Amino acid sequence: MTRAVLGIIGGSGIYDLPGLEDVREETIESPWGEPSAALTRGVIAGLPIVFLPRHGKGHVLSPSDINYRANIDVLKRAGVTDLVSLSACGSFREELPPGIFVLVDQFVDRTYKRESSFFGKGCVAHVSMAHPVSPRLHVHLVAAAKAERIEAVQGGTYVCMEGPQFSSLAESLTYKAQGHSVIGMTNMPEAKLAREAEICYASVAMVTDFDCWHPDHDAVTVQDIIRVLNSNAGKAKALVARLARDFPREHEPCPVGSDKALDTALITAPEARDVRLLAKLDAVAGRVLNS
Ligand SMILES: CSC[C@H]1O[C@H](OP(=O)(O)O)[C@H](O)[C@@H]1O
Ligand SMILES: Nc1ncnc2[nH]cnc12
Repeated sequence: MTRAVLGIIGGSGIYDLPGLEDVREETIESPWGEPSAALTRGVIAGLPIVFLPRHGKGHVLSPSDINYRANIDVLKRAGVTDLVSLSACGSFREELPPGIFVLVDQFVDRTYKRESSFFGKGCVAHVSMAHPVSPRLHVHLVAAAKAERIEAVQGGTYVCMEGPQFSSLAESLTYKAQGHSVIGMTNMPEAKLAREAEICYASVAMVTDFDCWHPDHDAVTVQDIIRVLNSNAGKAKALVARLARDFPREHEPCPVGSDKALDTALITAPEARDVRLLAKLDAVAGRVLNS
């Protein structure tokens, strides 16, 4: 039996998590470098919660500057079993207007300037990303949104662009024509790294704008986004509080194997593995490397 620990990564506009009891800050060192901030630990209705603002306090980190590996590593060290990302995003669909939450189930990774794996020279691993979102976490988010009367759509594809500039009209029209739902700049490689760390992951993509494809809406501006962000953030916090109250206290085995992703992933022969890399993998891959 594994005790469930719920991790929350706050995106743009979400730099704290009110409603936690027994709150304390915890700084955890990572061999992967500096995480975005100290972790905030607390409890909601007895469930341990760990919160991390991905852009740092005061939003000082751009999407390309976030150390996603350090963030996931410290969350793993903090015992997080299930991780929810709260993210602002643009929409490619008329029926997904600003204010709506999309409980995405797929990602397209268009990033190119980020470290996207814990593994590499001296310890190679290939995890499956066929189903990047943990279905149990998704189901709990659907139920929490329903209970809080938050308008949330089940399923959708999140395109992760490098940024920090927003898309050109040609890019926006291309992603729309490809049938994708929303666009943001942060869920990759976060989702990939969570999978490598055997943490169940789900993302709440909170629509702030129509990107730039929409004939009735001008180009995206941060000012416009912030106006929607603030009301989205209030709903997101209510969603998390409900999710936590109703969340199983024991970690539920993941139907798509997120929590056992490394069972079938390592390919480097044990005698050929690099001991320095193995030392850095102590938290992320300790379960399989030490067995
Ligand atoms: C402030 S709008 C652009 C910014 O917002 C999103 O961040 P997050 O996913 O952390 O909410 C988007 O990905 C960009 O980083
Ligand atoms: N239109 C957009 N493109 C990329 N990231 C976003 N975050 C919020 N809106 C966005």
